[in-house]
Amino acid sequence: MNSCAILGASGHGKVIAEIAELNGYKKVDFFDDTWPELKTVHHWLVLGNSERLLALVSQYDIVVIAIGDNTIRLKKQIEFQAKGANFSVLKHPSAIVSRYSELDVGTVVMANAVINSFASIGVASIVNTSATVDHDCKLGNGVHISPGVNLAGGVTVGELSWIGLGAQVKQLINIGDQVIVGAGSTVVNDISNNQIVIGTPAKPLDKFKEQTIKVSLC
Ligand SMILES: CC(=O)SCCNC(=O)CCNC(=O)[C@H](O)C(C)(C)COP(=O)(O)OP(=O)(O)OC[C@H]1O[C@@H](n2cnc3c(N)ncnc32)[C@H](O)[C@@H]1OP(=O)(O)O
Repeated sequence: MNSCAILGASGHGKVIAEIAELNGYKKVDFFDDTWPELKTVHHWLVLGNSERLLALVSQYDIVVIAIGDNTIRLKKQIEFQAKGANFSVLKHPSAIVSRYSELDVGTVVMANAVINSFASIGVASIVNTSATVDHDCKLGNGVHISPGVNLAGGVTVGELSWIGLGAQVKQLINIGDQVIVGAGSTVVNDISNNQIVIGTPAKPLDKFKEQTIKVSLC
């Protein structure tokens, strides 16, 4: 366990770079497609773009895709896996991850997150700072659980869904694929695929806008 390549030299990438160091990776290098002029991020080198990483992939013990957009992150991971890149699970040492949980490769777990017994999480997902994923939750591929989110027991979160900062989800709720739950929302009903929901209780964004207009006209 020596070298780690991170695709995405963003703030998210920096957090992952530090977690890689804390897990004993001695060589941590960045690659990035957005800022070609970038040569360093703090003390880490930026060695090129994704094409360059593809050429060097066999030299790294693991690759992490540090891209916030769920769809792009999952797509890039699949692309890199097909070219022989190794992916692993990276956990901040302060995270509490049950021995009875299952986390798939490319998933990262940030500081103070808690993942309880028999929870499962797919590939290329993010459990961000101080989020809790309680017992028996089932999270799909390319999911992002933002900082401070609490998922109660037995919650399902579908592929590519994003649960926003500080949201709460009641036990046994099913959240579909490609759903966005707005920051601070409380989800108490199931949510079907491709919805954006906000508020307490969480409602679809368009409906929320209509209600706001109605109230302001009174
Ligand atoms: C380490 C990290 O930084 S991880 C990143 C964590 N970040 C997050 O979790 C952010 C999550 N994103 C959100 O909550 C966003 O506001 C979204 C995705 C729900 C909506 O974004 P947009 O589609 O751009 O909506 P927009 O900003 O135009 O807002 C539309 C309306 O909904 C309201 N609104 C937006 N988000 C919320 C929310 N979370 N709760 C309540 N109301 C909201 C807005 O005030 C606005 O109301 P108005 O039309 O009366 O002015």
